[in-house]
Amino acid sequence: MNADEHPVNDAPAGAELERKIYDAEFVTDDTPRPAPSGIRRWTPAGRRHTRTRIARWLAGLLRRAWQSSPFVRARSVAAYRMRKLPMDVARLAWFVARGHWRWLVKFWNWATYADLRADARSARLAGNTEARRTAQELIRSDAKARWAKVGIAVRRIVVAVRVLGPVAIVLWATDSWLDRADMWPWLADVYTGMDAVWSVLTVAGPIVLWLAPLAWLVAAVFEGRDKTPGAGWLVHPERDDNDSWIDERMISVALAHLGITPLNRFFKDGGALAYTVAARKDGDGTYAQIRLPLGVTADMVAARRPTLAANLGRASLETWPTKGEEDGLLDLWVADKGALNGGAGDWPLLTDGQVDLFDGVPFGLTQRGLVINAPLIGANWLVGGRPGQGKSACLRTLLLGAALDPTAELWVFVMGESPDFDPFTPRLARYRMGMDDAVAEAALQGLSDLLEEMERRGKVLGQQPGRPPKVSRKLADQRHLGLHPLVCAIDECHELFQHPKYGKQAAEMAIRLIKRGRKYGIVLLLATQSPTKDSIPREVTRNISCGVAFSVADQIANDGLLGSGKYRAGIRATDLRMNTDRGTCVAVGVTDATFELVRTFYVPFEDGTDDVSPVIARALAIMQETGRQIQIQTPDRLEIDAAPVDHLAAIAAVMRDGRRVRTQVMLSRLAEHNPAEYEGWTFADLTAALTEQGITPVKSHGNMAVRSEDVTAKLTARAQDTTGEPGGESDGEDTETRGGNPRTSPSRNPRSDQRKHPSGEAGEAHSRLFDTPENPRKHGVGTSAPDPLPAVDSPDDWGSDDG
Ligand SMILES: Nc1ncnc2c1ncn2[C@@H]1O[C@H](COP(=O)(O)OP(=O)(O)OP(=O)(O)O)[C@@H](O)[C@H]1O
Repeated sequence: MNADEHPVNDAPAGAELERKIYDAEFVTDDTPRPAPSGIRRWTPAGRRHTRTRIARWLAGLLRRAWQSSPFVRARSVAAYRMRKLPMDVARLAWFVARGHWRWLVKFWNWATYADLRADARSARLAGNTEARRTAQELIRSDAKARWAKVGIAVRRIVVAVRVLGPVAIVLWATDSWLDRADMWPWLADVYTGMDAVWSVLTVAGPIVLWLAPLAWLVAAVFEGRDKTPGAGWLVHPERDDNDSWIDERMISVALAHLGITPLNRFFKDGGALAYTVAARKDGDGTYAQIRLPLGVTADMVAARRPTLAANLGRASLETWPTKGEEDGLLDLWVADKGALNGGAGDWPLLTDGQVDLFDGVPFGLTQRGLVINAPLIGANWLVGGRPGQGKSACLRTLLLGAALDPTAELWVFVMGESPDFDPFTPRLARYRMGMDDAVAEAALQGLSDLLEEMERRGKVLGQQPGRPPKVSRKLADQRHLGLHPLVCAIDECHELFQHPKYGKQAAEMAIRLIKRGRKYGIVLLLATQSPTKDSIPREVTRNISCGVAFSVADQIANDGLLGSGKYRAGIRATDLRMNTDRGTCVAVGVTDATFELVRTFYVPFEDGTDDVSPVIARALAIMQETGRQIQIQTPDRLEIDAAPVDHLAAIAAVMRDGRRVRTQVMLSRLAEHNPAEYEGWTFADLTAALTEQGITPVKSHGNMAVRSEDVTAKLTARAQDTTGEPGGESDGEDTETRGGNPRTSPSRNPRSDQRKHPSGEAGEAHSRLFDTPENPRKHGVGTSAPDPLPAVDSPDDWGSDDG
């Protein structure tokens, strides 16, 4: 109790007790409760309590802010800078000194024409009188111009002093003799204005005088700075964040230590690289574009990729220096550390969705993390790489996408014992797998049928209104036309192209399909372990539109898959590590970019996991919904003329009525005449072929040449041998139907694959899929049939037997 009035017991003894009122209040430690009336009473204890709570809250807030990452970072930067302060001061002093030195050097160069003198000196050493004279004349004329400029400046100063001097004297005299009040008002205003200017000058002058040395120092520091862009060292104390941090300065430093002489010289002379695109975040990495200095090309940088990667603290695979639009432009993409290790994730169509092949098939993720919709229509693919790196899986993904387009017809030939495509069986119109000759034969038959189909489609397209140049979705949807997408995949295709009996023809047909089939919705997907020039025809690699290289061993394999010159330009699948980078490939032609580093989607079919079959089941359901059916095709046995190319006939054809043809000219004519056979032939090959035919080249005007009479004599002798008659005229039966040699006359011969099938049924039987009564595919096109395709390419593509 806190009583401030007198207690009852204080009354004197015997005094009458009188009533008193006590004023008191109870004080406890409890929080004061609000007054019931709603009027808040602030007691001192309550105030203390509130203050304590606010103080605690503020302390918590400050502690949290202090420990928050921006503050921690700012503190660490500040602490770091404090520690580095002596070093920074020394550094700035060094910059000031170096800046003055550079100014001095610049002034000296300017004053003495050092650059022009150096030019003149080197011209004299090189004995180039013209260049020396030009440099000397330039020095003379420039010196003249320079002195002329000085003269003009001096004259202007003199004129200004002459004009302004008397005016200033008159103004001063007037102001001294006359009171301002007695002046004309305008003159008084002039003086007032001048006074104002003068007061500004008296205030600003000292400030400028103080600031000028500071500005001078800053300018000297700027001039003497390290001439590498960016100021990363100010804000990135340690390179602890180099996992993802790449800036222009780091790139410049990395480039400066590549050991490329002109680049080293450039940096030594204080040069600063020009960044046409400053380093910026691009997907899972950093992209920059750099204009390289004189004497340096992007290829030179690409050739030192491992060093560049090491300088940037990355793996080679994460560092992509490639040629930009010009040789002197370097495109550099550097992946965030470890960003490429993760797979591409689930295939987007794994559980749901349908495909329109004209829009492409989800295939993988680019280095920038974007999904690639791989083009299939209008494209042909060559997929390659070392064993077990993901080729078949990639082919499978493309085919799975195609399977989800109900209009697509799929053929698969696997030239080896591999069950990779077994789950596709119910969705495939043709499927053969195995190592025996029968599979090679079936694949060749497939190619031959595709050529026929291409011919038919050419005809159909030509009959459509407006003669469309290629198959479109709209045309493909019209079932009666039979222009639906037709995708043929050949896994381990090198086995087919190297087949002793069928290889040559298969190569020839594949080349023609690749060159011409794209327009007609016919797509060829080839996969191989061995992309060398012996295993894959050069014309195939040259004309393929989408090249995909998983890890490959060398430059030859790299360029065989991606196109020649790619390795030199820095587009290298050789940097993909065997097994570690399984499923990652370098691809060209799949997007508009020069190349893509793709992490392909993987739909497993191994070790008891089968995600392929459910997709195929879905594909079949979609087909059923849309009323499409698959008819499994069982082609009859192939009757393909596997006869070797008739060199004598080809030689006769390229003589072109000439008396003699130089062997060199003959080689180029032969390559033109039948590129699949003769491109790449050397003089040794030609000599061997001539010798085989019993023809010896003769010397003519210092060059080796083939005589027309020799060739004609050999042809006549051969004809006599064939017919058993002198003069050797044909008995009316086409030589080819006897399995013999093609005609040597300049008339157009049919190609083997355009010849009649032995039975009309064979063609009918194996080409039923998606056929309609209105437009059945015709097989066994007559030898005399005119070229049915619109004349879109050179006729040589069709008739290499042409004379
Ligand atoms: N995109 C991918 N993501 C993850 N793993 C993959 C991927 N592609 C392939 N693999 C793995 O690599 C293994 C080999 O793949 P695949 O059979 O496609 O290789 P390949 O190059 O066709 O081999 P081969 O030349 O022997 O036929 C697969 O079983 C799978 O484990």
